[in-house]
Amino acid sequence: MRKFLPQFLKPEALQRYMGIMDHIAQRHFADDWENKHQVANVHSLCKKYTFWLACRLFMSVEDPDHVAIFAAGKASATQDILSQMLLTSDEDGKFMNELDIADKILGLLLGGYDTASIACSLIVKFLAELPHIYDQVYKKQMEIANSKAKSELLNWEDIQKLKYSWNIACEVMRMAPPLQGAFREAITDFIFNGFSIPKGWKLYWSANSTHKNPEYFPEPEKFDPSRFEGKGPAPYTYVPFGGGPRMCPGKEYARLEILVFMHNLVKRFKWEKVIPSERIIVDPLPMPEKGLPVRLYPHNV
Ligand code: HEM
Repeated sequence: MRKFLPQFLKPEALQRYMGIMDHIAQRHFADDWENKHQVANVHSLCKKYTFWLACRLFMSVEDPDHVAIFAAGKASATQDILSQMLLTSDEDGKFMNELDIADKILGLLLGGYDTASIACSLIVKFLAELPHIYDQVYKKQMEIANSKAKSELLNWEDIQKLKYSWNIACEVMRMAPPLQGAFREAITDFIFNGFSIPKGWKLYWSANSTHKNPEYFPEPEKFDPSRFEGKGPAPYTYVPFGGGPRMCPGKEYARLEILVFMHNLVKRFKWEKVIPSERIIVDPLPMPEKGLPVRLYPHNV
């Protein structure tokens, strides 16, 4: 998985999917958000959005003819990530076998859609609670929206201009990391903070407590996106996507789908929480207890 995935998910490879992402986001908002006063479950809509994107971008499942195209050997290496896997050989000219490909595609579908949908839901929650931050995001997003013709889709250059929105997403994932941490096995004896850890022990690294360390994040409970300006946090102090050799290979893909979601949401609506004190539960991923119902206020555009 590790050897192959990064080449399918690197920025150069993802650039060509930008327009498709925006197109799907537009259809998602037209189907499930527009012309409504209220959305009963933001969290399940975010899941629907990230799953739709994953199905389209990883496998072109939207296209009813795609199986026939694969079967006839006419897939193009640029149409989706599955096609790239089928048509890309390694340096010795060897292709990936079908089981390997199925395993990787399933890994992508599962790894990709839950975490990113949580990030999207939590962004909706924080922006509802922080109107001054919402106003800044709206201003920046409208600069992009106003620079484009009505039917023009977002492109790679637009996304690079959304630095402020990405800082907001980063601060949301600092306060509430979608993946709280993961297990490791000690491969050698070592001492950590005065504790002796023997080889073979199972360890749990926690994004949540790492992100709340006041030494690196002063006033850790304060929502402060300026932490991500300039060089941003010191290495390994901010780890929503993990770190080191097993770091999430989907980070760039997630950045794009989250920014496309924010763009399409913020340019259409302002919103408020229906349950102001709704809690976030962790089971085992964080999510709004009641699904985050919101009242929508469309912008007059
Ligand atoms: C906001 C969204 C996401 C977050 C917060 C996130 C977080 C993480 C973290 C923390 C890990 C490392 C776990 C560890 O150290 O053991 C991980 C691994 C992984 N992620 Fe993500 N992820 C996100 C989105 C995605 C997306 C969109 C994809 C696919 C396109 C993806 C695919 C994977 C895969 C395949 C692994 C396993 C890598 C390995 O075991 O070597 N993730 N993710």
